[in-house]
Amino acid sequence: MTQIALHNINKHFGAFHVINNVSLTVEDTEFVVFLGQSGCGKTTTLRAIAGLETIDSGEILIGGKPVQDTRVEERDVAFVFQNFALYPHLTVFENMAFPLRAVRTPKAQVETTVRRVADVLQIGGLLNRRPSALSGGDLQRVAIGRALVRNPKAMLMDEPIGSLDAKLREEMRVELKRLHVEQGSTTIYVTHDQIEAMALADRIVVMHAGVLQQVGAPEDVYANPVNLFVAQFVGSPVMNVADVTLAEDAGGARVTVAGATQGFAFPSALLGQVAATGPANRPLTLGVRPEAVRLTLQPAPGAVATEAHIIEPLGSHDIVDFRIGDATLRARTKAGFVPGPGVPVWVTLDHSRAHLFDTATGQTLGIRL
Ligand SMILES: Nc1ncnc2c1ncn2[C@@H]1O[C@H](COP(=O)(O)OP(=O)(O)OP(=O)(O)O)[C@@H](O)[C@H]1O
Repeated sequence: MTQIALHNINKHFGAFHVINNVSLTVEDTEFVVFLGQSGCGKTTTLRAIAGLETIDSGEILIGGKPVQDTRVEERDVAFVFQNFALYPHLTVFENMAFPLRAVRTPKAQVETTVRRVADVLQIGGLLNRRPSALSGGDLQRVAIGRALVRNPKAMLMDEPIGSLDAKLREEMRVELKRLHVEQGSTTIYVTHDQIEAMALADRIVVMHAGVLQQVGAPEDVYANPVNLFVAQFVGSPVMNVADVTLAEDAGGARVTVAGATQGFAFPSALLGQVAATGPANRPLTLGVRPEAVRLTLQPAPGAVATEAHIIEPLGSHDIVDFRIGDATLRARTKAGFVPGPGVPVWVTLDHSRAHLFDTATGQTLGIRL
């Protein structure tokens, strides 16, 4: 059983607080992805777990044992980095065998282990080649294989497929997921690519400026972001956000985008729900994903009139961009639904998938209609 637990860990580089009181438990066999912008502290946190960085305070437990004062070798975790280095003069077999030979594993066991792991990674046919004769994806498999042969308690991966081209990244993503299903090692994976995070993770940990913002299943983080940072970081295309005002109108509620003359009709329950969270007239930000924005080509009850601006045809669907007041918003439509730019469209929102955030703090009001 390899649970990895972080209790209030902190780390500074000089005056810079790179890991800010981070607490997290990664369960045995779980695949957790640290997601955040470059410089938010993901790599430093991973390196601290591996033992490659010291921490200023807090506790790191691997398999229930405090390890923050132990050396890398004693932690028995394997890591794979983006710029992995294979030994160029050794064959794939010898590269993979290296960590086993380093701990004087008997020859027969080295042989069976390397072949078994190579089979899992589908590189059994490449064992006699040297790294220079491998494609990027195969090099990556070898690097992962080298980490796996020791049957480590946990795998730590830092952007392991970040240097591959888009198509290969997609293939390797599936491979990594399959590998995890088969091997079941507790895994922490670092990336700034939210699609990779959504695709791979049992749970995503969104980090910003050294602070954990939200921890949850990908679909939960996507559907219920706790703040504007998470809302805009997870999901592609990004969630629409716009400053809005809220008012009572004809027995319902009206949400009007700043600068717009027409507002969106909402159920009157919204007024009470907002009032229950604080002053109703404070600055609010509406958040709504493009798939929760509905366009029609004819006027519809409670719809806001505007016109299509830019249309991105993406094959299976289109992304249509339009202006309402001061905001540019986007809707996901069926392919070819809006015939061209400049066409009049009427906009309604799926209330159950609209979010309101406190503009000043960026926190969600947690309202569900
Ligand atoms: N040894 C160091 N000394 C000083 N500052 C450092 C050191 N290592 C990292 N930093 C700084 O700490 C911050 C966090 O770095 P970290 O590598 O953890 O971020 P990250 O989220 O993994 O980003 P990236 O995806 O770019 O690696 C960055 O601003 C970085 O410049």
